[in-house]
Amino acid sequence: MSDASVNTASQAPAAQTGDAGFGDFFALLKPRVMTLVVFTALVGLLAAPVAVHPVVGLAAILFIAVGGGAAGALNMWWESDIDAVMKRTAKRPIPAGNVSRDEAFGFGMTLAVFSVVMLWLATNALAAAILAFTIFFYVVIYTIGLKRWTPQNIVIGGAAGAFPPMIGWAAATGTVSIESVLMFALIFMWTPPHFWALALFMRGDYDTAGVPMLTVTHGRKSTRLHILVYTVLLAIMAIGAAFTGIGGPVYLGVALVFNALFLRDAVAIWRRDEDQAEADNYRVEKRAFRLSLWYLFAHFTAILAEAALSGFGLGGWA
Ligand code: HEM
Ligand SMILES: CC(C)=CCC/C(C)=C/CC/C(C)=C/COP(=O)(O)OP(=O)(O)O
Repeated sequence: MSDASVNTASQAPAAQTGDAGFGDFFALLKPRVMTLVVFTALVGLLAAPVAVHPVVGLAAILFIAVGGGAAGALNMWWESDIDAVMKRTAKRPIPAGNVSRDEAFGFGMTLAVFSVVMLWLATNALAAAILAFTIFFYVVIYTIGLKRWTPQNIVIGGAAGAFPPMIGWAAATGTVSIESVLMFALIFMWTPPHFWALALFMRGDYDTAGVPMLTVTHGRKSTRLHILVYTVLLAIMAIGAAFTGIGGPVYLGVALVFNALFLRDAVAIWRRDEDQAEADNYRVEKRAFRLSLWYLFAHFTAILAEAALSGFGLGGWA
């Protein structure tokens, strides 16, 4: 933990067992972030070259969503101290005093075990094992291990968010293949620019909490360069994927448009200094963050479209 990092949950008002409502537990699942996680898992499942029965497919997506939510709850259990001092997160259920840390831990662990066991029963052991590993990776490796120690937290920890399409694909096929590795790589390369764009206009928060994000340890100028480098690497990968099993003409069109837009923003971010950014209230950085969400959504929609064009699901529904 860095020196400045807060180290207890004592800032959070203590919640009494039984105080929490449904909305508080729902919020522990990080539902907004999980929408995109679940969508990428769905694309992995549908694009796989094996027909999946609709009931099995829906069950698989539900259990992946529950597993993702469990990971979110366990992340909030561990991070209630830093959540309490950051403006963006101070109203989360634990720092708000609506849910106790013990309740969040019990809730998260129960859902984690439930989701893995149910995914196993509904599909296969490989999909369940990758889901279990993903939850472990996000909670233990990223949240508990890397986040408070190294500015590479996002680069390495981002792998957690990249697994869902691989879980979907494994649920359908029982295998890991080059296509699911490519989907993993797309999210893995996308995560750093997605996050650093946000960190540029939220730096104060991470400073306060003592979290060693790149903006805090290396400064904003260096973060701007990192965004550009990762966006260039991402563009090469994302456009290159058009010529693989997950690509095709529709995907290529989408990839060209969205990578051009993302690169334009990355170059603009790199060329700006802090005075310029402050003068327009981080307009370009905020636009790049919003664009990052559309970027990933568009690429996975295009992968789905290519699968549909080749007879739905290279496998699709049974
Ligand atoms: C280590 C990796 C990642 C980090 C550190 C990160 C960080 C963040 C942060 C701090 C926000 C701000 C909003 C909030 O508090 O909800 C956010 C928003 C968001 N992220 Fe990420 N993210 C990561 C990976 C991902 C992945 C893999 C996905 C989906 C595939 C994703 C999807 C989203 C979405 C959809 C939002 C918008 C949520 C909203 O509308 O409030 N993120 N991300
Ligand atoms: C299926 C499954 C288990 C999916 C998990 C997907 C996953 C790990 C997504 C990570 C995205 C995410 C919420 C990052 C937030 O980082 P943060 O925790 O540092 O952000 P915060 O400051 O908002 O807490």
